[in-house]
Amino acid sequence: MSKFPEIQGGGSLILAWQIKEKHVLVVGGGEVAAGRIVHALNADARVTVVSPASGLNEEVAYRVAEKQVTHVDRNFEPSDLDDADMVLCAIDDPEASTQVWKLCKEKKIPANIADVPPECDFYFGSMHRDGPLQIMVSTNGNGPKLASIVRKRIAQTLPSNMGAAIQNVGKLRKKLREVAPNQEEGPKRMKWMSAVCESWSLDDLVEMTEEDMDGLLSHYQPNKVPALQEVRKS
Ligand SMILES: C[C@@]1(CC(=O)O)C2=NC(=C\c3[nH]c(c(CCC(=O)O)c3CC(=O)O)Cc3[nH]c(c(CC(=O)O)c3CCC(=O)O)/C=C3\N/C(=C\2)[C@@H](CCC(=O)O)[C@]3(C)CC(=O)O)/[C@H]1CCC(=O)O
Ligand SMILES: NC(=O)c1ccc[n+]([C@@H]2O[C@H](COP(=O)([O-])OP(=O)(O)OC[C@H]3O[C@@H](n4cnc5c(N)ncnc54)[C@H](O)[C@@H]3O)[C@@H](O)[C@H]2O)c1
Repeated sequence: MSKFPEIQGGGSLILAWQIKEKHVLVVGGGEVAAGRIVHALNADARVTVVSPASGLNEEVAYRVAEKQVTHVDRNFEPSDLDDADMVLCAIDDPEASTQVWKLCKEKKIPANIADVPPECDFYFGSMHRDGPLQIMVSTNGNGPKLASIVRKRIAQTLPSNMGAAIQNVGKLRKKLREVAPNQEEGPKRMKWMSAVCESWSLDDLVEMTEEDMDGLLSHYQPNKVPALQEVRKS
């Protein structure tokens, strides 16, 4: 047995794709497209939906009316790909969707053709979201319904304040980089930040005010991690 991690092929490379302000083309305006649009908008993408207006479901029509997405009122045309950084196709026409897939491959645009695994550069997964926290469950094509069951089970075990705690830690890290901006400080900064996360409870992290953060940060130079109560006393 080697001391290094064993390789288990057959998985996916799960990443947190930074699609902010990039252009996502959604082909189709039905129920599946509605879900794809929510995922893309939650990641701050610019979204264009191409589908005849008569085919839009209530949710997609709402996104169009609210101007959350740009709508092109017709069937897909190859020129729709000209400005696309990613394509999400969810239409009830297998021939048209295979054409979308082939064109995307010619143009090297990453694409997901809903429910057609061989025509996907990436799969969607079942998503839990709580503020800055995202957890995606994938069964790698084996059982999407089970992915959703596993995701709900995981979410149940998480404290309700998890997202709020993470948000506060994000603020604290930003302030820390202002207090100790130097590159050489990196290792000390990281060790101190890890120690705060390990020694403070989630409730402490949620409760932490801006004032508490400044108080806590005054202990960074001497490299101490006092408890929240101590920060408030001093
Ligand atoms: C996770 C989720 C995300 C999302 O789509 O947002 C998602 N499918 C969801 C639901 C769902 N999809 C289907 C059912 C019916 C029950 C069942 O089959 O289980 C249900 C359940 C329901 O509707 O509740 C039917 C289905 N799905 C695929 C095929 C084709 C095939 O398997 O060949 C067939 C038709 C099979 C047939 O004809 O029998 C394929 C894919 N579906 C994926 C993702 C990718 C793999 C993800 C993974 O393995 O983890 C992949 C490969 C490609 C992709 O589309 O990206 C979302 C749950 C979100 C949530 O609720 O949280
Ligand atoms: N809804 C589900 O839960 C589910 C489950 C399993 C599989 N699927 C599959 O996912 C795909 C989409 O499902 P849905 O429920 O969203 O379908 P839907 O029938 O609700 O919507 C289809 C959409 O595609 C649009 N469309 C059709 N041809 C088009 C074209 N050439 N260009 C642009 N738009 C076009 C229509 O206007 C409509 O908005 C289908 O292949 C379906 O079989 C869906």
